[in-house]
Amino acid sequence: MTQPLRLGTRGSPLALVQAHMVADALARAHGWAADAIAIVPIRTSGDRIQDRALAEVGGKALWTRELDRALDDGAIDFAVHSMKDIETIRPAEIVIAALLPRADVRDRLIGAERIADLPHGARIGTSSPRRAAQLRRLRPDLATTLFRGNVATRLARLEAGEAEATLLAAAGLDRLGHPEIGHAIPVETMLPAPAQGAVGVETLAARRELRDLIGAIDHAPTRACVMAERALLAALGADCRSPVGALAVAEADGLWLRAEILSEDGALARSAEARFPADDGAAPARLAAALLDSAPPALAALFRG
Ligand SMILES: NCc1[nH]cc(CCC(=O)O)c1CC(=O)O
Repeated sequence: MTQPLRLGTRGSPLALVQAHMVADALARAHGWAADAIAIVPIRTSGDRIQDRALAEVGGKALWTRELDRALDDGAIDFAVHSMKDIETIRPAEIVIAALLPRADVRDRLIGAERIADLPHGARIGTSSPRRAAQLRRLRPDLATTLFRGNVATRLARLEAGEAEATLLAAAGLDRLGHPEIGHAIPVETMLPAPAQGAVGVETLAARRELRDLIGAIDHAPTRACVMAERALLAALGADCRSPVGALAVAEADGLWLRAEILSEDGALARSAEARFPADDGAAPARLAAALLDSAPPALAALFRG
């Protein structure tokens, strides 16, 4: 190996940890020395815009545009992403060529042990429409206040008293070396975001040799689950800013997919689940259709729009 392989990533502390996890797995799989891979941090639009909810900014591809361009230009060979942050429909020339084994999929509550323990009217810092809707569904008295920025920023804002509690993904806290922070919420109480806890590696579809190299670290059960959750999201016409929870679990004889859609204020919600063979690629779309068909019309309209 003469030129190191270039691994593009966002520059946040979590993104860098995840890029190092990919680099380590790749080096181990192929028996390479650590200097066979170079990590290339790239600033994205999502990193620049800090003062507004991303849903308001409206533009898609906020976390991916600059990394996509670097792939297209050949400035990097691979791009590492938190799978829950990338758009449901990716550019045709880009493939998700590997997924690391998924981490803890749950959200953790920081500031109280359980949602039921939060004081009446407590302010919850979050920028996630899903978390806000799920919280208000359980506790309509709660207020949500916009929290953005990386994990450390959000914890600092909580510490500064800008909210009584916040919610963060267990996967991010664990990877940043904070397994002790917060209290995991059971998925039965709060269904996670589609693809939460999964790290993916993209490359150009046309680069066969790169796809084969990275394919060596692909974790098949994680791929099956994450792709089912993303297919459901696509069939709902939703994206990573929609109030949608989805979780697939690999079982002995197939996948178990649970899904939930909500109105922004949590007043309307519907959930559904299905078990199907892992190779039934149409099953997630069928579950999405069943979910919309059984939802109150006012809720379904938010998605069918
Ligand atoms: N939206 C930001 C984001 N993207 C991925 C993670 C955590 C890691 C993961 O879910 O894989 C986080 C932070 C959070 O939601 O707490």
